[in-house]
Amino acid sequence: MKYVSTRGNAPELSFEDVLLTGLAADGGLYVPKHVPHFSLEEIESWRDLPYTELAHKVIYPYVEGSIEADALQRMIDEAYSVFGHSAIAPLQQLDHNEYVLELFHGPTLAFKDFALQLLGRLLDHVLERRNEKVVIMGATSGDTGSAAIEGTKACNNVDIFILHPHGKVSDVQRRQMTTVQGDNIHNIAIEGNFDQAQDMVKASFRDQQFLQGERKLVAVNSINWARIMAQIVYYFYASLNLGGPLRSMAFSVPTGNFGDIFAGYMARKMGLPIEQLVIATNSNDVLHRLMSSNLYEVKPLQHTITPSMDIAVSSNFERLLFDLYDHNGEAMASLMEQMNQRDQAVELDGDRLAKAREVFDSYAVDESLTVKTIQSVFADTGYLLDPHTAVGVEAARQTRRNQRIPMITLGTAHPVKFEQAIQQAGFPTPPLPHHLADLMEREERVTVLPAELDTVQQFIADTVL
Ligand SMILES: Cc1ncc(COP(=O)(O)O)c(C=O)c1O
Ligand SMILES: N[C@@H](CCOP(=O)(O)O)C(=O)O
Repeated sequence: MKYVSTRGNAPELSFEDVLLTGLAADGGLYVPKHVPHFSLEEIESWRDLPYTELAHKVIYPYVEGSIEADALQRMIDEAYSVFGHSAIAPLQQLDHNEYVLELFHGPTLAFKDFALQLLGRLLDHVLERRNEKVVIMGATSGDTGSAAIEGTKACNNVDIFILHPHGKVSDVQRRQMTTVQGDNIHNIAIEGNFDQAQDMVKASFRDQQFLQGERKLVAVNSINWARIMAQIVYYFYASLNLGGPLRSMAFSVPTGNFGDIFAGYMARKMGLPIEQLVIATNSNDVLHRLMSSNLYEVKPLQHTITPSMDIAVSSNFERLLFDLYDHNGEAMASLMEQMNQRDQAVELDGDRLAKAREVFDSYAVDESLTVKTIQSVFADTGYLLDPHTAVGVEAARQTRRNQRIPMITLGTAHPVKFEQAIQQAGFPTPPLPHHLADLMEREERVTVLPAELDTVQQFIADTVL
């Protein structure tokens, strides 16, 4: 498999090189040159496969030429052996044809574990083979950080730096990052918001001179294609468990950086019948406003009870646009230049937006509706939603096109991570699972820094070199 940049002006890379890259040299994101496509018969033949074997079927075409088939299966088996539910991604029924796909049974209790447990192993495999050391740099609004640390902490060949917005992640989220001990793990609390942290990460990928040529930067955010690739699998898994591919499905996805829902779009392109994809946002609703009124206008970031979705600029939307603009890198480079200005509203070509609307709907759920959804779902079913998942469930209910096909909301995190929202809804926070039982007593290690690129880069360079 070869990968190309969404902006059309960077070298084609193999999977191995894409894994070890962040942004493409032209500032774009890497996407597969050809999307593997499966017939309904072939997908149907996977119906009874356990999650790990299904994952191999879906992922192997993306890594072919870089990772051997048996090594991939071994890494997949190891990655999902640390999950706390033997189905890996179980479905919970809320109502007739309405489900939550529980993606929070991994070690850090959020969907990020699906990709980052595998990504850590892939990195280790490739870096050992090449005898190279790298520096991981990532930005988190709460969940990517801990999953990345958990997934890579055992890799001998990485130093990992995670930037989170100081005071704007939940206590459990922060502690899941800052209490992991290891000389190669570095947490930086930025005096700013997630977008500033993400901008610093992207700027560092564009110009890596601050590392003085000693080491390369590697991304753990969903700008790294390997993240998206691993997240495609659970769309197939959920569908196959509910009668797909012989019937179509709808998915509602709590959305921030647009990585998770883009994985659903990829599953559809690979042949999985998906009739509707719902972009569920909190009040940081730039994508909902774009989908409903064709105006892309970035507004100041709001801090909400769904902190992981407190994102104003959704990186992976570029990957969708690349597809909507017929893989025209030149058109994309100019469109992205306009969109990245951030102080002006941008309109998309009407036909391209209409194409997106064939499959995507969107809805923005504010804090009070999020709390009400947690309460009403609990009253009806006894099931406690995390606030991000509640945003997904509510958006699904508001936008549903067809009651006869299953609507599956991605359950992106466990409620125990979000004490504030759960308490606002009037519930006691559930107990932490056994492996995190003493989380609140563990020693924390974190460095608070101003949101200044030079200061952050200097800190990283001084720590690594
Ligand atoms: C719990 C939770 N829900 C939803 C999201 C949004 O996912 P994405 O950024 O892939 O759109 C995130 C963060 O990414 C998250 O941590
Ligand atoms: N919501 C994320 C933000 C980063 O998104 P990513 O999927 O690009 O890593 C988080 O919780 O950190």
